[in-house]
Amino acid sequence: MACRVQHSMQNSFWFLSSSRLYSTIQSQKFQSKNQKYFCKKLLSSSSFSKGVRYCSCSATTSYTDADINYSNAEAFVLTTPLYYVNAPPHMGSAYTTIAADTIARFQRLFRKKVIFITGTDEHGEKIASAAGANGSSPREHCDSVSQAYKLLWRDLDIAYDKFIRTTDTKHEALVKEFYSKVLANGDIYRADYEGLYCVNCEEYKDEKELLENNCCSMHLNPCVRRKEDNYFFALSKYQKRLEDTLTENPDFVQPSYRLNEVQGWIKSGLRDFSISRASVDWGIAVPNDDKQTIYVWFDALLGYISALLDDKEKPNLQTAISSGWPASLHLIGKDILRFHAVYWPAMLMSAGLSLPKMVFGHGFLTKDGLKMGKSLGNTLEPTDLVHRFGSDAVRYFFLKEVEFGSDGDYSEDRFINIINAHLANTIGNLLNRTLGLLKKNCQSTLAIDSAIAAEGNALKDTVEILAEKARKHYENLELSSACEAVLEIGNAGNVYIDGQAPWSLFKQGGSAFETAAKDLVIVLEALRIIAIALSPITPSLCLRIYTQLGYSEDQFKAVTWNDTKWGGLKCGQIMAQPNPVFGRIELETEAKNAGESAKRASKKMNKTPKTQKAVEA
Ligand SMILES: Nc1ncnc2c1ncn2[C@@H]1O[C@H](COP(=O)(O)OP(=O)(O)OP(=O)(O)O)[C@@H](O)[C@H]1O
Ligand SMILES: [Zn+2]
Repeated sequence: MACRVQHSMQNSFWFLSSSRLYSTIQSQKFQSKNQKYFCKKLLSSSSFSKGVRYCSCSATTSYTDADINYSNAEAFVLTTPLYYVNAPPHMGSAYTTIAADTIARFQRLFRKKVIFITGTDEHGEKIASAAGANGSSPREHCDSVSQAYKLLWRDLDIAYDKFIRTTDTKHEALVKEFYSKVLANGDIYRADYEGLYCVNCEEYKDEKELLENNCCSMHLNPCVRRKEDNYFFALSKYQKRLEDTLTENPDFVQPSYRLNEVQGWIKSGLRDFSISRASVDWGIAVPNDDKQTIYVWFDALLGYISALLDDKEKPNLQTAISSGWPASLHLIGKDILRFHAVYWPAMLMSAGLSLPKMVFGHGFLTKDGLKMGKSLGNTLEPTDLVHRFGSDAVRYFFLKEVEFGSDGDYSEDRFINIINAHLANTIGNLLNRTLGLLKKNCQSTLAIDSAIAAEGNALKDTVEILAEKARKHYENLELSSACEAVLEIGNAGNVYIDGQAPWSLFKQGGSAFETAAKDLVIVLEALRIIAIALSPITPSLCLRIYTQLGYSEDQFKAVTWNDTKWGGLKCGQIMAQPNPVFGRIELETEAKNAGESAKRASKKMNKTPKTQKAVEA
């Protein structure tokens, strides 16, 4: 993917209240047998096909070239939520998608077939009223907001494979077929219902869960009392099966502490829920009753399956299922855990379809302690951040600073400090000064193979251990720790070069000169490994590092995780001219640029949409 964003970015303010220590949870996570089973399950559905010996919880397991099976047999299918188009995307929507893209890129490094699904959820009352408020038709409104998501994903280097819109014809066909299957199974009936409804959640609420004045605890708006004659899904019939499923597969819900919450909901008794609306026109008509439309959640969840269909294929469940279902991983925010871990499995059981292998509910990006969201309007604008700091900075910051699973608050000061310290200094500057020395003393050419240069060298061992650590963290979805492990390689490289001081060895000449030339090769090899190991998180930056090391873009695209092994750089390889790969964010320049960039960003959002192909490139 070509680099589109400038890296001499400037500054901003956010900050993260680091919450629970995810690493503690993760170490507990791997103590139980069941959880080992889970790792086996996830890995066998992902990068490896040989089962538990690759499980990243067996800390002593290391793997060799021959162990890796670059199998294409089973796809790794992962999904983000289909974002509700009541308003344009914000940093919260971007957060899930960046994490999913990172996981997809990591899986692709094992030459696994990956199907990364994202998209937009476009039906329902809230969409109809958002369109009305804009003076546009629901269709026009959906087209425009859905396009804003695609543009943002392009800006953030999100390489999705499928983008599903719930207004796509193929989706509608599948929802109707699914509804008919559930009906045929005797799980849909008609009844009157009266309850308190939160339009922002698009959900009837249990009065016990509400705040004063019947306010929704997440959206803080009063719920409205509604009475309707609806079709209901017999969720209560699935209580026992759901309980058993979670007992048998405790890792179905991740992180593990979210499982208790889900089990609590189920234990408190599952109530049937209404799956149609008589008062909403903007939706898929209920088969055989066009006076009602299908409830937006019953419709949207099916998007994970309809996305698997190619546009040219006849839209039916069987074809879609055979194209990659069940999903390996649903990545969602904890706000929609109930829909994914209770409603969705029960719906799939009713239709006789397999359950996804895992649902991971991450935490919230918050503002003043409240979930950042479209309905509350307390959002951070990701396009603005990307224009000011570049996609790599945005991707790295949120994945590094928010433990995946926990909540995190944002500060622009923290953003600037982290990005300058980690990407500009530890990694960017290490590369730049090493290449500068190589140019001055060795005509930018490597004097020795990196494998020979590092014989008996402790840095080589450190780098290999850290790269392996990063791999395990990626597999466990510990994305912040994966960043940390790669950053440690950079730190070790800096300590090494400072300790060896090749600049003075070069001046001494003779064997000292040779040692210095060797040291540069060693440090550049460490940087090559960084460029691969960090590529799922900062793909554009890593491409720039790789090309500075004398490789082509095609060579970068062809790397696999296996290339993180020491020894890639060979004698005679010519490095590119040193050119900073990541400029420091300077506060004064940034202050000037911030306003300009915000204008540019808002203009861009209003531009005529590019073709689908361009957006997906
Ligand atoms: N503050 C946030 N932090 C982390 N993820 C978020 C945040 N807000 C939204 N998301 C992501 O978007 C999903 C919800 O999508 P949705 O389109 O409903 O956005 P929303 O902004 O939460 O909407 P609303 O504010 O109307 O509830 C979450 O499950 C999560 O994946
Ligand atoms: Zn609500």
